[in-house]
Amino acid sequence: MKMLVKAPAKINLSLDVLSKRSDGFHEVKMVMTMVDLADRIELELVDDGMIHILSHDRFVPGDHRNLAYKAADLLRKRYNVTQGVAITIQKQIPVAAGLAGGSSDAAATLRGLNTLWDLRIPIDELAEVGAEIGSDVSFCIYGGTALATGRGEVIQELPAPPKCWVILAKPSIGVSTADVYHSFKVDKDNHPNTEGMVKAIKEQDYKGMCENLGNALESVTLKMHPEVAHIKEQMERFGADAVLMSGSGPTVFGLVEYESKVQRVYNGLRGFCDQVFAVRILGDRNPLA
Ligand SMILES: C[C@@](CO)(OP(=O)(O)O)[C@H](O)COP(=O)(O)OP(=O)(O)OC[C@H]1O[C@@H](n2ccc(N)nc2=O)[C@H](O)[C@@H]1O
Ligand SMILES: Nc1ncnc2c1ncn2[C@@H]1O[C@H](COP(=O)(O)OP(=O)(O)O)[C@@H](O)[C@H]1O
Repeated sequence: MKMLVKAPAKINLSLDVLSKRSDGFHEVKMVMTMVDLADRIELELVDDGMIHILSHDRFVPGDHRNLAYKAADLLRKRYNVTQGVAITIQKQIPVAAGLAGGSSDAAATLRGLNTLWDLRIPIDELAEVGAEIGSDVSFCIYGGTALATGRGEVIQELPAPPKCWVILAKPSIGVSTADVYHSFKVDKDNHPNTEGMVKAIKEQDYKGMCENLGNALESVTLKMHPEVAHIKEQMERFGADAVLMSGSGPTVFGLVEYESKVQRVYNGLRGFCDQVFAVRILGDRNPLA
């Protein structure tokens, strides 16, 4: 038996870091939303009782280090499943980009195997299982748009943001999330207005959403990789309405309200980055959520 599951990328419209916790993680307050750039995960039941990972992307681990492998392994152990699965990952989302590609692959694997192995795990429990794999996996289980707190795993649903285009530009460097958090120092002057972002989304206020874009991790990554600042400048120069780095980076995204402007920003960025995408925000939660 086979199943295809989509694993969309996320962007952080607001990312505040409140404090460092005693467990090594940071307390965050973020607004996250899914966009329609997605990996495709094919799950096929196999009789050898093993988990197989197949991917043509050279940056994606083909073994137990893959987050999709971890997802299948955790489900098997937690719910006493003996059946094996072959997981084929067709990557579209750039790797180590601040777009949660690996987390979304893990979440799609959990959702898909929940059906394929007929486990009937309620969605909130599936999100708790996901949190054991990574802080962003819970959000990816639900999809849509959410306010995420705790270390990122406490999810409150938000309505879909006002309609717009998102231009994603990924410079040819990968960024380690752990390195960025490690270099981050909590500073009273570095707190984006996450409440302002929530309000703008609830009121469907596109201008308010643009004004409240903010990411406390941006200054750390910009210091490590000045090319990210350069891409931000180019995105602004070519006419994006508002520009921000996603997550720990290095992907930069620009919001564009009118379709007539999308091609100009997209083409402008193609001159600076190999990986540029013009996508829409995915308003709704995943079908199972
Ligand atoms: C920064 C964000 C924003 O959405 O995304 P990415 O840039 O990774 O996409 C997330 O907070 C990343 O979540 P995720 O990538 O799942 O992180 P995890 O695997 O749980 O953690 C990787 C490492 O990052 C650090 N970490 C992560 C989350 C958190 N709230 N505080 C932390 O300090 C820890 O050092 C941890 O060992
Ligand atoms: N299915 C997967 N897809 C992408 N990367 C994965 C996957 N599984 C494990 N990884 C590892 O996770 C790291 C972070 O990747 P990714 O989730 O794409 O980035 P980010 O945490 O910046 O959103 C990569 O360096 C990669 O080695």
